[in-house]
Amino acid sequence: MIVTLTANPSLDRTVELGGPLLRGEVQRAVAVRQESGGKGVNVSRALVASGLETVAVLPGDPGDPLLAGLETTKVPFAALPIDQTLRSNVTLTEPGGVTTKVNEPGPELTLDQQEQLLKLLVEQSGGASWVVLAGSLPPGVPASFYTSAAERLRAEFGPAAPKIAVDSSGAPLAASLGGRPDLLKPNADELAELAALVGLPDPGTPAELEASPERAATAARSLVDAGVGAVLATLGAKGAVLVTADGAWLATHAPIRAVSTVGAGDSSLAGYLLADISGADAEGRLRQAVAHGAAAASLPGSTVPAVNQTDPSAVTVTALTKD
Ligand SMILES: O=P(O)(O)OC[C@@]1(O)O[C@H](CO)[C@@H](O)[C@@H]1O
Repeated sequence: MIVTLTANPSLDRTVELGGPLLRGEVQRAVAVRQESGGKGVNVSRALVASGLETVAVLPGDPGDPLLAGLETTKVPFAALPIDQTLRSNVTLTEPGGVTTKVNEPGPELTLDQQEQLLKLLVEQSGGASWVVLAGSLPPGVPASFYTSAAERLRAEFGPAAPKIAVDSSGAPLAASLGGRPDLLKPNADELAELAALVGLPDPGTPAELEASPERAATAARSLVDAGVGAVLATLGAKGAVLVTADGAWLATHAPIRAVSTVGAGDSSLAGYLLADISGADAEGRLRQAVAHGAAAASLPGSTVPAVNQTDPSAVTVTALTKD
């Protein structure tokens, strides 16, 4: 059983344009789709698609369109009523796969609601193998929220506590290091930003990290040395790097036709967890993560793949040596 916490879920609206995005112009959409999203929600959706047991913990009122979407797609959830509508994020997709995303800040959560959300998370997490703490934090929530969640889970369950995965960005991602997560899943942007925020040696720009997986592995290794269990750094079309205390690996996927990269990182994380709970070793976990990410990028909108839509045989995994 894998529990996800999405403190700031979003109804993802994907607007497909027939041509390039023209700033300042009126353009007609070719198609529109709507999916219940947010990073942890996407991980749960991907796990459900592969028949795994999961529950998505999130704020949301009965009848909110996002929760209605989860009911329709049979994604189990536990929602904390907040008396506010959840946010909508908009993605504009152009032919050729370029996507532009606008994310709203989301509804503010009071201190009491934050406390209730943590309680709900702990209630849902008994017997879970992993808890995924994912996405941005809504207004009013301190950057330390994910650290508090990790501490509460460990205090409640002791040695039987679930492993903690964090997939966030900016200050909440940096603060989460204090909770010694078992897994971090940054992309190149998030890894570069994290390095600057916590004072790691400059790993270079996100583009340089994607171009040089060794750079990404070096930054990830510093995080593992600082107490993080493992770092899965996703590098877009360049694949992903996994660093643990035992080694570092790069995985690349045969070229695909990218349709929408939204949710590809979340799918990678789901693939990693799915492989982990089926007992795969580090290379196997990385292989499935990249297979899941590539499959998600070839699907429209925030659509997440099932394991049988992925092709692990198209992934090449190589060990990276320490520099
Ligand atoms: O604003 P955040 O919380 O950082 O990211 C939210 C979001 O962009 O992440 C998912 C894709 O990873 C989408 O479903 C969702 O719209």
